[in-house]
Amino acid sequence: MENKVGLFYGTDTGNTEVIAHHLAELWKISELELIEACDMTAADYDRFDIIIIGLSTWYDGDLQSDFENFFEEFKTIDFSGKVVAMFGLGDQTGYPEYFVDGLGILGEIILENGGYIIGMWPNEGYEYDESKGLYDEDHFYGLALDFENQYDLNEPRLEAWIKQVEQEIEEMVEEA
Ligand SMILES: Cc1cc2nc3c(=O)[nH]c(=O)nc-3n(C[C@H](O)[C@H](O)[C@H](O)COP(=O)(O)O)c2cc1C
Repeated sequence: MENKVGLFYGTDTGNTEVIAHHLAELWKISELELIEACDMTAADYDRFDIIIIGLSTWYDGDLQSDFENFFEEFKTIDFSGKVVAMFGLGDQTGYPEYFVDGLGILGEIILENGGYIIGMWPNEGYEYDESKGLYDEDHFYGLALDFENQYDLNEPRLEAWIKQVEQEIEEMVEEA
């Protein structure tokens, strides 16, 4: 695949950054550019047809701070023709009513603005009460990772998710 992928990530204490860098190492099918959310502009989103977004959720269902500050601009981005995959970090035990809400807050906008989301992830194996991160009854908008309670599952989940996303992209390229 020739298209470069843009990976936008927002982190407050570094956890999402660790995952973003690990993802970049494991990513095989194309070049990938990492962009930290504190540096991003709406124009950066225009540069990529395939986008990965990683963010954590904070303070009872709020976006990670850089995405929070950028949210009004995020709502103006035209995602039509773009393919987006997301991963979200959260704490299902500490914040069971807001687990990975950030995934859904951004996911809704991406869909409203014409984007196509891949990499939706089954919600099996997590224990929480409510989540805006759910796309439907059984799936999050993207990969959900929990450093606080399921740290050991990060690696296998990330590897499986990358495989899923790469496969979905390759199938789209073949069909095009
Ligand atoms: C004060 C505080 C509030 C948090 N609020 C939420 C929340 O509402 N929902 C959630 O899923 N996780 C919540 N978390 C957990 C963080 O999302 C989690 O620690 C994540 O790994 C942080 O990633 P980062 O270092 O990339 O920002 C909260 C953590 C703290 C310390």
